[in-house]
Amino acid sequence: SCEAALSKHKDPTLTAKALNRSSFPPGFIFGSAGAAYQFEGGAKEGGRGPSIWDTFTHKYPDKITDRSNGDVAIDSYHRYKEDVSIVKDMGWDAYRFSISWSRILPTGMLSGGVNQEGIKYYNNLINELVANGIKPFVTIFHWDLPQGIEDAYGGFLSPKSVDDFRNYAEICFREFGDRVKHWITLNEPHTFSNAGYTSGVFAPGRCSNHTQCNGGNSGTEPYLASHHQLLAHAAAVKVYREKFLATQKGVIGIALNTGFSVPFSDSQADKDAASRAMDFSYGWFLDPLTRGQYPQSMQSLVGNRLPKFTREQSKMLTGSFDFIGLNYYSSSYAKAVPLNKAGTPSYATDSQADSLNNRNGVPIGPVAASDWLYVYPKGFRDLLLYTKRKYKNPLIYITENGVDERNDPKLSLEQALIDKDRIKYYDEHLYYLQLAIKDGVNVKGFFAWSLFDNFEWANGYTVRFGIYFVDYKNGNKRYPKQSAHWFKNFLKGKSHSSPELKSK
Ligand SMILES: OC[C@@H]1[C@@H](O)[C@H](O)[C@@H](O)c2nnnn21
Repeated sequence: SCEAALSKHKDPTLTAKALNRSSFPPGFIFGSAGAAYQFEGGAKEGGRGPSIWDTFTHKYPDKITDRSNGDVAIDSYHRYKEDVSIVKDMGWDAYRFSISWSRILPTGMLSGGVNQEGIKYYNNLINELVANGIKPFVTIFHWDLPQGIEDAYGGFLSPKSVDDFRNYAEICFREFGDRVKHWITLNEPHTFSNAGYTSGVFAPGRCSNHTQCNGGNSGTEPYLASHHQLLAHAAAVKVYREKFLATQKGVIGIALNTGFSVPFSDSQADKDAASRAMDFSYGWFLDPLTRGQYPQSMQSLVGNRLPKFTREQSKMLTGSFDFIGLNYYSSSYAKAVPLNKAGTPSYATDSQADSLNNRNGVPIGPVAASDWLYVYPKGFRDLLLYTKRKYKNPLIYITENGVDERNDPKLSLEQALIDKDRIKYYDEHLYYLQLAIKDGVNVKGFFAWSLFDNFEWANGYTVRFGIYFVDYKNGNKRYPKQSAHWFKNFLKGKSHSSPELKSK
């Protein structure tokens, strides 16, 4: 058995058994994921207004590795029927996608009018999914904030964003809620705040270093952006529960991301640093969602730069989810570092915990194409057990998990479809996921990121996360990689492992 084999090996991944759907509880949902700005294209079609990612990629092309953008992306705006047929053919139960806020409200605000062509596009996509027996999991906000909102009042830096997001979410519930029963308000508020306002490597590209960024303050703006995202999330959940739940009977949650922070050494200082690192990346959101307050470590280390919730807001936030979406890719070591009092305050250093990918020259795991993605499957189970213990075992959907390879133009199409490392990655992560479920973690679904290669934000098209290859040089034609065949067998309940895994 797996357990017996485990006892023999230090690293259980050496004995990761090839799994299949029957290794998971009955009714467990398997899906694949994407997002509007990364998939759709049609950036100026169908009445869509500009988002901050349209602005960011066109105004600062040097911030994107290959100076590319999502104007066309993989053209799902025109090819959604083909995409849905691929989802169906693979045997996924569900498909996670996001709605482009500026396709529904071109300026982001009700005052700018509702774009009926946008409503029509998403009705067509949702109807296509439902007609094929596939559950739509819909993300309302996946970073593509309408430029109109950014221009009007600085987007999520302002409390005005709360009302506009709630109004937008209410349109989504009213127009699509008869068929959409799984709602995700926000995708990764942590990444949006950190990459958008601490380092400035993502839209809207703000940070303290004004030679690299178009303004900003890495010590205050990340906290404001997260504060208003949390309030916007809670306002949307309140509207859903008050106006739509009784008739639509869906569930609503939020997708959070974090790695698991492994103490760099056995010292108490590094163990405490790992705990702070988890607070600053995960507790930043889960503490307000479960008890209406930011983590104590953040309150004491960030001080008056950390916004405060009113009593009313704390109440609205506490329990404002039916499930937690969790995006897991990678983990890192946490090492205690004393605060450099001379430095300008920044979210990046407030936790006094450095996040390191290797210890004494040994990486925590093999690195993928993205420089932040170190493969550490054990961290998946550790993070799930941490969540169970610390946050009272909430219902969880794994809303993203995946790995990338370089986009190597020298490869032939045939070579480009060979992705054994992705098969190994999924075999190992699904192995640890079913162990966590056996440990009693309340996980009900898993979404692979991503179904297709797509626009990977600041990396543009230079890395590929897809289970399906997209031939950017030939009309964005879709081709199944080896991992697509592996997953198809997995979903059909056949055990199928790539030869290397057996040879361990
Ligand atoms: O980087 C790969 C993917 C992105 O493409 C998704 O848009 C984002 O939700 C995410 N979070 N962590 N990893 N990812």
